[in-house]
Amino acid sequence: MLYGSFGHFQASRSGVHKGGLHSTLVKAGFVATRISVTSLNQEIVRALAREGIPSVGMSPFACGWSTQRRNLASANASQIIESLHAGFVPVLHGDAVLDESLDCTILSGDVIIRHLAQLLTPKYVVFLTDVHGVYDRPPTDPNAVLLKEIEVDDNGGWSIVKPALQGNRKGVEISVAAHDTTGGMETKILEAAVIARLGVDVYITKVDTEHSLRALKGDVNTSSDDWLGTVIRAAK
Ligand SMILES: Nc1ncnc2c1ncn2[C@@H]1O[C@H](COP(=O)(O)OP(=O)(O)OP(=O)(O)O)[C@@H](O)[C@H]1O
Ligand SMILES: C=C(C)CCOP(=O)(O)O
Repeated sequence: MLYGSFGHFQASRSGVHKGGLHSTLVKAGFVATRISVTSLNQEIVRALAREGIPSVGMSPFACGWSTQRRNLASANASQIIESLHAGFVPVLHGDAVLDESLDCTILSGDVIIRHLAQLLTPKYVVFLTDVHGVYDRPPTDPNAVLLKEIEVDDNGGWSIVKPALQGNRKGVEISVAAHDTTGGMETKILEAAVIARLGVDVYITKVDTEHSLRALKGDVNTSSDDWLGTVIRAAK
């Protein structure tokens, strides 16, 4: 899912992700956040319709989804599943939702896709973002190395399979933008690891590139060097 910064500025400015709906500022931020993300959702549905793809926009908040300390508490997917059976492509988005402890928070699209993967066990999952994949350090650093393959074990521990990194370069360092309310690339990797443990390969790659088209078709071969992206999969 790629929503860029849609919703994040509105949410972070008023602190919607931290809760506190009794405050007029948070309430207004909640509304502004939803206007932003639902507007983008409508644009995406319209763009897909122009290409002849019958998609339907679905908002987690409007579907009654809610959280408990930011973890999904109620997330009935029957409307999504029925829409798929009826031949529609459901398009969801990260949303401002009600939270049982905090009053309200921001539910990330990365958490939503993990929940749907747990329910539907797809062949693979693709995350499209604004960089080529997961790097060993923030890609703003010219020495950052793109990690092509990461394996996740049964305990959730993970190791970098490709490329082979030397000594003190074996970890991943992540930075998160100040306006980001859902944890940025860190959340993406954590949720991708949960999906990979289901036996579902996850591809993280850059939107609007040949690499994204190949990932969307499931045409990814990590042994060839011409695909740019990160594959996260379960250890064999
Ligand atoms: N180690 C890292 N590897 C890859 N990207 C990183 C790393 N550290 C920080 N980043 C930053 O993470 C950003 C992508 O994460 P982000 O959560 O913004 O993804 P998105 O899917 O594009 O946006 P959104 O989730 O808001 O729709 C990149 O712009 C990149 O600069
Ligand atoms: C409402 C917002 C800010 C959506 C956030 O969702 P994400 O960018 O997918 O983590």
